[in-house]
Amino acid sequence: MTVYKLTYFNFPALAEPIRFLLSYLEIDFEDVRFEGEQWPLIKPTMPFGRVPILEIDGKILNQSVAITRYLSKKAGLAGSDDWESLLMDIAVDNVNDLRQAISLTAFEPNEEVKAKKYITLINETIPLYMNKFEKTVEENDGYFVNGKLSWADLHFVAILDFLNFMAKVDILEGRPKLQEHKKKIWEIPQIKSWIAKRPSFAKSL
Ligand SMILES: N[C@@H](CCC(=O)N[C@@H](CS)C(=O)NCC(=O)O)C(=O)O
Repeated sequence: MTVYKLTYFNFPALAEPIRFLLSYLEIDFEDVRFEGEQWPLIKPTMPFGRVPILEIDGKILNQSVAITRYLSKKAGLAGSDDWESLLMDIAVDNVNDLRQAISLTAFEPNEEVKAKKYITLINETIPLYMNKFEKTVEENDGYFVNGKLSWADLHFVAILDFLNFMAKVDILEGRPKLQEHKKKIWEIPQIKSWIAKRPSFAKSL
């Protein structure tokens, strides 16, 4: 039997799309989590000094999006042709661009700069991306691409908690199509059971 071992910090963020895909596939995996204090010791043991990593039968893999895409192919969630796969890749990259903008603000060390960035984030960046996502889901029968479930949907919903946490607002507020979308993804039986058993996430930034 293939052995899967995921290593990441004790929070959702970049590992959660991988956890969603493994759960969707009903693959048992070892969910190795560590606290921030342990990181300096772990970092030098990672291929590029970063996490998440997924080990498959001892083979160490990094890059969360590449791993999620690989798993989505196994799950039949990666697109039925090159064009559809491209649209899914684009959707995932757009979500990741938003994630990057939010995290550059959340982790800005200079408080004055951070306050300025936060205003732009809340008034411009989040509305720009989220309004587009809302429209995309409305135009695609409740999904990100071509009216059918794909890894773009799982990726977005998996990373959403962390986006809200970093942005300190509910980015779905006032966006009913995306709220329905999240509900629908959470109702997928394998995702529902993962959410029921995963460690709770309540920290402050
Ligand atoms: N492109 C990589 C980025 C990995 C990454 O930035 N990981 C962060 C945690 S979210 C990390 O390991 N930070 C600790 C560090 O760089 O020391 C991926 O998607 O896997």
